[in-house]
Amino acid sequence: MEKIIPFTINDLAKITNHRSGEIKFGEKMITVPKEADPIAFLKTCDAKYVLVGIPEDIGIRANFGRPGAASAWDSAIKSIANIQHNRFCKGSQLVVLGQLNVTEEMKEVEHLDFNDIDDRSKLSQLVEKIDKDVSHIIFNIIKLGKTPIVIGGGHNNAYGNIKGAALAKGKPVNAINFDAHSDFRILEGRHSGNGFSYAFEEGFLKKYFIFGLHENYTSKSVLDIIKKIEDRVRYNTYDSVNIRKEKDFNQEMAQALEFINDDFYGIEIDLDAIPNIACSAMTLSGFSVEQLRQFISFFAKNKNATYLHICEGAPDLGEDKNNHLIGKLIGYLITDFIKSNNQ
Ligand SMILES: N=CN[C@@H](CCC(=O)O)C(=O)O
Repeated sequence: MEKIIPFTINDLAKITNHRSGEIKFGEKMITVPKEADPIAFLKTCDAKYVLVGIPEDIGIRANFGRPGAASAWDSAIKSIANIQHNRFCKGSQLVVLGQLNVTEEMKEVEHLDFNDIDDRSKLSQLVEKIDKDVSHIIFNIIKLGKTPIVIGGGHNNAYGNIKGAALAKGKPVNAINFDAHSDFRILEGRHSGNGFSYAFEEGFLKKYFIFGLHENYTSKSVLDIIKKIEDRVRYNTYDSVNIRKEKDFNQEMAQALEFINDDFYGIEIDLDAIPNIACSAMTLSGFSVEQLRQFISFFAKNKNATYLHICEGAPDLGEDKNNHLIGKLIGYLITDFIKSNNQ
């Protein structure tokens, strides 16, 4: 866990807006004490959920996307600290472990150009480096019997989550992905568009369901590849559920669960599936925030739910006056997950 910058009790105090008569998450969430070893501390800790930030957008840069997702962690933790601790959800169920230290890597990519073939290869190599750190951290958290809640970052980090979960469980795991894109693109060097195909190819991902693909943004070649492996990779499209109404949202969730529920699974949420959320592949058409909250609540309920990853939100790409909203949304999603998972 050397690559984690711990979130201290002082950090938490600084971002918690105290009000008399109220108790905020920031007053109740657990932090790792200064001199303590994170793994040893987590072992002794009752809280089940471990919050980790990955403030990077290198995978997005390596995918010719718009950087900005590195800012989601800061925005999210500020919102989470100010959620009310009450009978519905308790801050003490969460350990704020901290954020992955990607300072050097983020500095290195500042002047890299996707259009330069050498730079592109450097970007992919840095993504691989981050993959190793992410999988190591996720492995340790799950091995301790805890549930990671990961705030990205780019969707490239699905790879590290899946690998870490598979290594901790000692077998490949499944994943459900709420996303406009498959992220099952060719193995051309790591980036945010191929986290799942790499995890599948390397034997860490067993079964994969993509919920709400956007038909306009899924290539024929990806659809052809998935068709050949439909015993292990399935999807529905946003267009078929919400536009043409050929499929029912709730029935689709039930079918997707049946597909992945034969084993442990990760819940992957790409915020680019939601209209008007500032992110690299921002859209005006997609499932509503309420549908996403119902989705998380539904999939978190099952004992096979192994981790939650929320990614691609980019407050830095949003309007200055309302750049707290992505963090606030992430706060809702995390409490939906905990409320449902903890029953
Ligand atoms: N994680 C996002 N992946 C998408 C991005 C699409 C875009 O930038 O337009 C993908 O590679 O397909």
